[in-house]
Amino acid sequence: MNTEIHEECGVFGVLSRTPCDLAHLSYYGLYALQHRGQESCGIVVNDDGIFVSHKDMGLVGEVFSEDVLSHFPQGTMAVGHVRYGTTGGSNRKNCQPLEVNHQKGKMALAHNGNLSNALELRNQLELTGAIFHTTSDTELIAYLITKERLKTPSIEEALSSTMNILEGAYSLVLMSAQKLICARDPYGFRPLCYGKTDDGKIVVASESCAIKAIGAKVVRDVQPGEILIFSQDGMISNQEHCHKRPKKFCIFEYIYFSRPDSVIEGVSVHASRIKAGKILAQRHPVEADVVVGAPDSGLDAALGFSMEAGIPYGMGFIKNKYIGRTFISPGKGERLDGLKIKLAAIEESVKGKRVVLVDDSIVRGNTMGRIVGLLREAGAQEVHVRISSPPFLHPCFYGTDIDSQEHLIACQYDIRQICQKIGADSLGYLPIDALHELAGNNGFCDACFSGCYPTKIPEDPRKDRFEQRLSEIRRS
Ligand SMILES: O=P(O)(O)OC[C@H]1O[C@H](OP(=O)(O)OP(=O)(O)O)[C@H](O)[C@@H]1O
Ligand SMILES: NC(=O)CC[C@H](N)C(=O)O
Ligand code: SF4
Ligand SMILES: [Mg+2]
Repeated sequence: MNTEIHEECGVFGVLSRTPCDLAHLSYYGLYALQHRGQESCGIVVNDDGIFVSHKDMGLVGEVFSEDVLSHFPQGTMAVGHVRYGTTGGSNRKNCQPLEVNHQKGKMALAHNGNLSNALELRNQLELTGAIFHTTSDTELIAYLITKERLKTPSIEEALSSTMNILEGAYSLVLMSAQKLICARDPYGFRPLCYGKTDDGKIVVASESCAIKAIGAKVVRDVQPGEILIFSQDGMISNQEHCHKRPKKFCIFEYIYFSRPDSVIEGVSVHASRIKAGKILAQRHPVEADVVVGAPDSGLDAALGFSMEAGIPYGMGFIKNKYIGRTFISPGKGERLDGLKIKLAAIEESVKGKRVVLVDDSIVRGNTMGRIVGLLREAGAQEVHVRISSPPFLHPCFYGTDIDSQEHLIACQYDIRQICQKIGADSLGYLPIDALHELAGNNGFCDACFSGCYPTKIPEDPRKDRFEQRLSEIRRS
C-alpha cells in the first residue's frame, strides 16, 4: 500500500549529427531528472543501428559508474529513463527504456505517465495471444506500436495509430534505428520539452532543467497530442492528435514534482510556487515573526508567503544533504527518530518566535507533525502551518503514486482535527479555486484535489494489478 506521494518518471533523448559519447551526456541529463524517479534507471545508445543498453535498480550515480559509461560505444542517438513505477513493481524487468526487436526494425521506449486503460488493453491483447515480459503499462505501448508498425509504413505512423488506442497519461521518447521521436498524450498530463546545443544536437527531456544541465537551450514544449520526429534530415511535427482533448496538465507538477528551476508551458515552477505562497498569505493571514519552509519542496512557497505578508523569511531547518535513497531509517527498537537524522531545526531562527511553517502538501500527516515538533523543541512560541496545495482527497491514475484514500489524512479528518493532530496553532490550505493562478491560463488536471477526472477511471487501479499471487488467481 502506498502512503506517500512519490515522484514519477523522467525521460530523456538525444540526437547528434555525428557519432559521439552520448552515454555520458544522457547520464548528466538523467542526473538532472533524478528527482522524478529513484527506483531504477537506464540508457540505450544507438550505434549506427546497434542498440547498446545498461539498466538497473538504483540511482543514476549508483547504476552508471565511470566503468559502465566507458563501455558504451559512441552513437548518434540515445534514450534514457529514471523510474518510479506506477504500474508494475519495482524490479529489473520493469526498468526502462524498454527495447523491442520487431519485423521492421527495433525500438527503445521511455515513458512518463500511466495509462488509465492498461487493464482492458492487456486483457484484450492477451486474449489474442500476446505475451508480456514485464508488468508495466509501458510494455503495452511498445507492443501496440510494434503491432501497428506491421500495417503502417513508418514508426511515427505506428505511434500515431497507437495513440488512438491509448488512454491516460504518456510523455514518450522513442528511438528507432534512424529516428528519435517524442510524443505527449492529447491531454498533456506530463511535461515534455526539447532543446538544441550549439553544435546542433537535439535534446528531449521531461523538464527544461535537464536540457539546461547539458548546456543546451530550450526550444519549446512538445504540445499535448503532438508527435515530433527528429532525424538527420530535420524535424517533422505531426499534430493530428492535437486539440482533440481539453488540456489537462498536472497542476501538482508545479506544486511538488518538478524542479523549481524548470519552466513548463512558459511558467516557471519557482515563480508558480512563490505565487502559491503569496495566495496563502492573502487567504490565511496570521500575525507572526518569521516564515520558514519545510525542506525541500516547501521552501519556494515559504518565500512567497514572506514576501506577501511582509514577515521576514528565515532558515528554519538544515537538511542533511548526504541523506539519499540508501539511508536506513532506524528501526522501532532503536529509539531514534529518522526525521531528526535528516532534518534539524535551527534554534537561532525560531526560538521564542511566532513561526509560520510552509510546506507543499500533507499526505499522511506524519512529516508535518514531526516538523512542527522539531520547531517546538527548538523553542518556537507558536507554529502556524500553511500548505501550498488543497487537501489531498483522491487517488491519481496518471503517473504518480497516490492510490490509497484510507491513508490520506484529509480523507479521515477535517481541517480542525488535522491541525490538532499535527500539533499546530493554526492550519490553512491553498483554496482549490486559487489553483488556476499557479498555471497561467493553461488548462490543468486537479483530480487529486477535486475528484474531477478527465478520463474514465481505471477498473482496477492497483499498481501491482499484473502481479497477482497464485492464491489470488485460484480464488478468482
Ligand atoms: O504527510 P506525509 O505523508 O508525511 O508527507 C508529506 C511530505 O512528503 C513530501 O516531502 P518529502 O519529504 O518526500 O521530500 P521533499 O519535500 O524534500 O521533496 C511533501 O513535500 C511533504 O513534505
Ligand atoms: N511514474 C511513471 O511515469 C511510470 C511510468 C510507467 N507507468 C511505469 O510504471 O513504469
Ligand atoms: S490527479 Fe493530481 S497528481 Fe494526478 S495528474 Fe491530476 S493533478 Fe496531477
Ligand atoms: Mg516535503
